[in-house]
Amino acid sequence: MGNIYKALTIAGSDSGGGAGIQADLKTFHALGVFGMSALTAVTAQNTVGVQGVYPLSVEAVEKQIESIGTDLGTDAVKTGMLFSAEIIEAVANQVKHFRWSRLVVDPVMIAKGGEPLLQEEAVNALKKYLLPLAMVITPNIPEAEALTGMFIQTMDDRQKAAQRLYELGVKHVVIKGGHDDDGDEAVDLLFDGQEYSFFTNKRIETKHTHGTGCTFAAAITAELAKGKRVKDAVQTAKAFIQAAIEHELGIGHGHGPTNHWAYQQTQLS
Ligand SMILES: Nc1ncnc2c1ncn2[C@@H]1O[C@H](COP(=O)(O)OP(=O)(O)OP(=O)(O)O)[C@@H](O)[C@H]1O
Ligand SMILES: Cc1ncc(CO)c(N)n1
Repeated sequence: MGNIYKALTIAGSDSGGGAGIQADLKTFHALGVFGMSALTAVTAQNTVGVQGVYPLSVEAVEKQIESIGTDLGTDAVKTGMLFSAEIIEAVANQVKHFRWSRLVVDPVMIAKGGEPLLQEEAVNALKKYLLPLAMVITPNIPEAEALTGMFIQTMDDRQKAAQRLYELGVKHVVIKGGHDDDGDEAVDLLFDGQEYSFFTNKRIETKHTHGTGCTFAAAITAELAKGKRVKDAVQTAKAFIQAAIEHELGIGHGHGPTNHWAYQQTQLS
C-alpha cells in the first residue's frame, strides 16, 4: 500500500445520496482518497426537493472535527452546507487550530429547488471568518453575486467578481458556469490573483444535475489531498463532473443524482 491520502468534508447530509456529505464521500472514494466527515445538519431530501432541515449543535460539529484533528489528521478539507453563522465561526476556529491550509470552501446557500441551506445573515460570517482561510472557493453565479453584491451577467462581470473574492483573502477563486445557461458550453473560471484560466466542456442537456456543485468541489479537494496544484485539481474535477453528468443514473422522480463512478470507468476503458 502506498501513501494514504485523507480528506475531510464538513457539510450537511442529503438523505437522497446525490449531494452533501454523501456526494463528497463518494467522490473522495472514487478518486482514491480516504474520506472523513463532520456533519453540520441533516436534511430530509430527495431528487424532488428538500422536505426538512435539522441542524446539529455547534458543539456536535466541533466535537466531530476535534475527533478527526486529534487522531487521524487530514490532507485537505472541504466545507459545504454550514447552515448558520455560529457553525461557520466554529468551523473556522477549528481549521485554524489544526492549521489545515488545503481548505476548499463551497459556499452552499440554496438547494436547486430554492430551499435555503444557509441562513441569510450567515453570508457575512462566511466572508469574515472562512474565506480568509480558504485555498479555493467554488461559488456558482448566484452565490458569487450574494458574496460580492454584484450582478453577474457577462464573463467580464465574473472576472470582476473573482477579483473581489480574491481581495477577501481567498487564494484561488473558481466561479462555476453551470447556471449560465446561454450557449452550449459549461465554462468555469479560475482566478489565482494573477491570471484567469477557463475550463470549458460541452453543456449536457439534462435535468439530472443534483449535487453537481458538491461533487465538483469534492473532486478538487481529493486532488489537493494528493498534493496536486490547484489548476490541475480543477482540471481533474472538471473531467470528473463531466463524466458524472454524462452517465447520470436516471433514478428518482425529479433532478436525479450524477454518477460518481463514471470517471473511474472512463479512465479504465
Ligand atoms: N449541464 C451541464 N453540462 C456540463 N457541465 C455542467 C452542467 N451543469 C453544471 N455543470 C458543471 O458542473 C459543475 C458544477 O456547477 P454548478 O454551477 O451546477 O454548481 P452548483 O450550482 O453549485 O451545483 P448545485 O446545484 O449542486 O449546488 C461545474 O463544473 C459546471 O460547469
Ligand atoms: C446537504 C446538501 N448540501 C448541499 C446541497 C447543494 O447541492 C444540497 N442540495 N444538500
